[in-house]
Formats: sequence, C-alpha cells, structure tokens
Amino acid sequence: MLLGVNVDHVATVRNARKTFEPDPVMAATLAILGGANGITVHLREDRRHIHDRDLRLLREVVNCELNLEMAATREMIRIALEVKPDMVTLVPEKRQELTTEGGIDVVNQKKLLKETIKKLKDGNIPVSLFINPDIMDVDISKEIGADMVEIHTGLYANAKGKRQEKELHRVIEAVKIANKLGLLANAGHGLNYFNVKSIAAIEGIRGLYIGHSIISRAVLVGIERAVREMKDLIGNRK
Ligand SMILES: CC(=O)[C@@H](O)[C@H](O)COP(=O)(O)O
Ligand SMILES: NCC(=O)COP(=O)(O)O
Repeated sequence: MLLGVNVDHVATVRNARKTFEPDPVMAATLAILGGANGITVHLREDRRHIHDRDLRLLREVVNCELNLEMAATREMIRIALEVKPDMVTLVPEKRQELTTEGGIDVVNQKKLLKETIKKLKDGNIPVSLFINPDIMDVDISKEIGADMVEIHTGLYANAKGKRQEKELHRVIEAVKIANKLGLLANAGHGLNYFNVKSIAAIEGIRGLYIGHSIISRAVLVGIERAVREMKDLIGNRK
C-alpha cells in the first residue's frame, strides 16, 4: 500500500508566523526518509498554506511521487504544465472552507473536468479525481478520461458506529467499481491513527493520502527531542 504524505499543514504553521520554519520541503524529505512513497501538496488558489515556491522546490527534491492537488482553473493548469508533478489530483475548492469538504462535482462540471484532464494528459501528467464514494461519480470519472480516482474518506472518518460501517461500505463499493472500470483507486481525507486500518484493508486500493494526522502526530512525538536540543543549546546554568 502506497502512502502519500500531505505536507500542507507544515506550511500552515510556517505561514502563521510569516517566517521560514517549519519548511514543508524539509518535512517532505524527512517523510520520504521515513518511508513515504509520495508527497502531496494542495496549491490552493488563496495560497493559504503551500506557496508556488514550495511546489517548485518540491519538484527539485522529491524523488518519489509528487502529487499536486489543485482546482481545475486556468492558472493551476498553467502551473502544473510548467512544474510537471508526477500526478495531479483535481479537487473542489471553496474560499471559506477549513479543508476540502467533499468530492469534486463530476456531474455538473463534466465538460470543464474533461477539458482539464485532456490538457494535463497532453502534457504527460496522469490525472486523478478526488470524488465522493458514489458509483455514478466513478463511472463519470472513467468516461471523462481520468487515470485514477481518490475516494473521499471524510464522511467515513467523521462518522461513528453503524454510520461509519455504512460509509466504509460506500468506499469499498466505489473502489470495486473503479477497479472494474480499469481506474486506479486511492483514498484519503481525515484518515488518522484510529480509523485508517479498515480503509487500508480494502482490496484494490493503490494508495492512501494522509496529511493532517501525520503532521499533528509529528508535533507531539517530536516535542521531547526539540526541547532537549534547545536545553543543550542554552546550557543548564541556573
Ligand atoms: C483534497 C483533500 O482531501 C485534502 O488534501 C485537502 O485538499 C487538503 O487541503 P487542506 O490541507 O487545505 O485541508
Ligand atoms: N487528499 C487527502 C490528503 O491529501 C490529506 O488529507 P488529510 O489527511 O489532511 O485530511
């Protein structure tokens, strides 16, 4: 199972202080050392976390799969064709959302998505669509030329008990249909150390894209060492 690590929220912390640290590019390098098979960044239109420079530097240093999540806009298509990530995932974007709230609207944006996929594929960039776990959305993804889908696991991640089982089943079905149609199937959003196992166990999933919970855990598991290093620097004088 491939693990793509999303480093957006390293940039969120950096940007909160408008400084140079923590650096998402360094975080990506360390994630790869830790075994990540890929690095994901979402270059949002409002640039709230990842910046254009981060993406360009990542392209220089990431020697495994660099996955660019982006909206289907002219500006983003131009950037993707220039930077040449290893794949693009088309995602929906809303200015006011805290994070991506659902899959892309493949029904109402069929024409735009088909044209966007073509432009990216003409530039030799494989394209994935971030979609809700709906059979129709998988069918349309195939029809409009996507190479892959990433099944949105947000509803599964936020549900509890029976509701979560139901959401898990929707993801399983979507993956099954995607595979049947010859689409590579990934999954992601809201996955964490408590809910990932059932998703990782699904037959036919190529990879999982996880960000927020890995970066959150990194802060906690790294804090002791960070404090020790600072103590060593300032000395133990009372
Ligand atoms: C598409 C998706 O599920 C996430 O990668 C999300 O787009 C990340 O964006 P934020 O990091 O802004 O939440
Ligand atoms: N596409 C999902 C992703 O890249 C990471 O989402 P999250 O783990 O930050 O919710």
